[in-house]
Amino acid sequence: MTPDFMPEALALAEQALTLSNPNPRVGCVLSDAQGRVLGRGFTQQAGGPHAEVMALRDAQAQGHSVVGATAWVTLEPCAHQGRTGPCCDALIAAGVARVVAACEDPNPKVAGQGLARLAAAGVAVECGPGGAASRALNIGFFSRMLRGQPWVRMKIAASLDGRTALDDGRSQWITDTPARTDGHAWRARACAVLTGIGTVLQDDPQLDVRLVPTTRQPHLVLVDSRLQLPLTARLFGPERQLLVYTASEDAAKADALRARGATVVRLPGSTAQTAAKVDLAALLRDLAAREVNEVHVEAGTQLNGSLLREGLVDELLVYLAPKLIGQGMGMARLGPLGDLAQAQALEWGAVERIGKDLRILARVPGRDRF
Ligand SMILES: NC(=O)C1=CN([C@@H]2O[C@H](COP(=O)(O)OP(=O)(O)OC[C@H]3O[C@@H](n4cnc5c(N)ncnc54)[C@H](OP(=O)(O)O)[C@@H]3O)[C@@H](O)[C@H]2O)C=CC1
Ligand SMILES: Nc1c(N[C@@H]2O[C@H](COP(=O)(O)O)[C@@H](O)[C@H]2O)[nH]c(=O)[nH]c1=O
Repeated sequence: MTPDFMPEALALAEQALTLSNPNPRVGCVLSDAQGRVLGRGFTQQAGGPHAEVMALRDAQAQGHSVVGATAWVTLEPCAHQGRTGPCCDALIAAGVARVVAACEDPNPKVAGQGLARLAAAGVAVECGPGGAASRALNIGFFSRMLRGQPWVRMKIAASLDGRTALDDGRSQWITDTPARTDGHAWRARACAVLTGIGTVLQDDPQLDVRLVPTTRQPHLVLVDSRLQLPLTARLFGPERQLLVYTASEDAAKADALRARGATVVRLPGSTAQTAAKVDLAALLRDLAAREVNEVHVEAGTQLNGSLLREGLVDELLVYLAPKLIGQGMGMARLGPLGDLAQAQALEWGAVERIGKDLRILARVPGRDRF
């Protein structure tokens, strides 16, 4: 029996974690009938080759023929001409005899087409092994394709008693260097980092990826209803796109921000009561239209509260420092609840010690079942 190379294909897909955005993270292994690996690949940066093409090139570079080979791919090979040519045509042309895909492409416009084209060309096709792991690795891509909105992960750094800043706004630093470095790794995998004007005015943060290596910087998204962003803010940078969402009609300020390289999008709420604030649900839909898969929120208590109250957060990434601050800002302004039964229920994910601090993942139940 041929060995199962899907675990290795999934490990390759993980190597595309911070590279392939907004394309899905995909890995591919080509094996022969004796169970030898002929080639390996994973998706490169957008516009670059997909995993299958990388694996075919790897096999060719090693002088291996792939006629009669099996391709283990963590997502259905594409049949469409996107930024690159169709991968299933490349596999067919190379003489691959069998394709094992972990799951179908979730893009409703193309789902199933790659597998159908392979089968029509006489390639044996299987779909399913490793599907759950592939979907988990690409949760943002699946969310964008199936819900029309990104996967929203809210990062919070807090003391054990849930404080995120002193009453006067000072918050640097609550968690230690290893936890902050880990936070940069989570920024790196996201397509966009989202923050609020309150945090920018208080911290003048950079919100980039600089404590871990990365090949690209996520976009930076600012919620700034009244266009208060100072033109001197450290958020402006040559290497990344800055998107400012506002409810303001101040054209002169918007032009000044555009002259500094920002994209300014006016998205006020649609009722008289909400017109002065950015419509956060519309903002997320707009980010999905801009091919944002995963959003990493790093905001203060007000914007965190609004996003949670509106049901727009899928996952929390909380770093807890072993200290007590007592008086100070909380994680999210939510209350007051009329009843405990109204509390936002969560499901625990992984808990890990990062240096002196704890990292806790928690999800809103049902959100990952698209
Ligand atoms: N420990 C941690 O993990 C973190 C701590 N912080 C700390 O948090 C503090 C800042 O908190 P905060 O002032 O709450 O800042 P936020 O980052 O939450 O920004 C709040 C501002 O966002 C704007 N906003 C626009 N639209 C909306 C909307 N629909 N809902 C809610 N807000 C909206 C509001 O201003 P407007 O309407 O005028 O545009 C509001 O004042 C700082 O002290 C900072 O250090 C910040 C990030 C992480
Ligand atoms: N205070 C606090 C955090 N705060 C977050 O980090 C932002 C600063 O990011 P940067 O300018 O890129 O270094 C700050 O504005 C806030 O969003 N993060 C943490 O991991 N631990 C902490 O204790």
